[in-house]
Amino acid sequence: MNWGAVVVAAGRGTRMGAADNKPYLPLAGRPILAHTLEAFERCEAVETIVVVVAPGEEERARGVVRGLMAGGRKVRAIVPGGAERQDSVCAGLDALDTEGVLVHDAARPLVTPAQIEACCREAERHGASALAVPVKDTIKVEGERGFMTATPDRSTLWAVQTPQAFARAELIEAHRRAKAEGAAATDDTMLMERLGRKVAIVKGDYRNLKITTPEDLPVAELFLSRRLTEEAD
Ligand SMILES: Nc1ccn([C@@H]2O[C@H](COP(=O)(O)OP(=O)(O)OP(=O)(O)O)[C@@H](O)[C@H]2O)c(=O)n1
Ligand SMILES: C[C@](O)(CO)[C@H](O)COP(=O)(O)O
Repeated sequence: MNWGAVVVAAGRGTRMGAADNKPYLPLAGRPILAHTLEAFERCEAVETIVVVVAPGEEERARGVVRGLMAGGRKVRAIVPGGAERQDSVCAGLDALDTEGVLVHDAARPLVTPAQIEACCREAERHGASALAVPVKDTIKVEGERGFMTATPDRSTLWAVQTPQAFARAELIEAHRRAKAEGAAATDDTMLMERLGRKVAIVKGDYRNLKITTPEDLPVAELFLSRRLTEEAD
């Protein structure tokens, strides 16, 4: 199975509240998007990359790609995204032709080539896969507004991350069905679940955080500086 990646970077970063859009915020001296794309450039299992950006940010993203190792040779297209993440994923799928597709948040720059590879291998074995980490807090369900009314069994709870890996044709069908039925989804495994498909859990790393709110940036800086130190040793 040959693999391509859809890296979604077309959000508006509302919760970050920064002056600049999230993919271009500096992290260890480079844009967040550069770190994310570098991991896919370094993963041998990935043949090609499509970057989905906010409309009007295409040229800016091209500048980031030019600064990558080997000039971003795997990046085959930079396309405009849509209003929702789901729309952006669809825009990326339209630009890919590989059998397998990995969908990854540009806002998760600490993913590693080994984690990406593991998602490919598990999806080849089981049809679909996604990185996830066991939940550490006790999770509550809000019933009456402002009150906790139920507690899911924590041993069954996982915080799903990205990349999420699928057969491209199946993911396209899952998005088509969701669109036809008006189903919203905050990630792509939800769409597979709607079709009754199993998604293999690939145990990930708590450091593969999604940079969402301001306090996530210094945490990511720390993780990255430690990784660079370890690599230098
Ligand atoms: N319409 C959208 C919404 C989100 N994303 C991407 O999906 C990933 C996860 O989304 P999130 O972390 O929520 O980013 P934003 O949508 O930018 O943040 P916010 O929800 O705070 O506006 C990000 O890489 C984001 O760029 C996207 O490509 N298109
Ligand atoms: C896809 C995701 O990162 C899985 O945890 C998450 O659902 C993205 O949510 P967001 O609100 O679009 O950041």
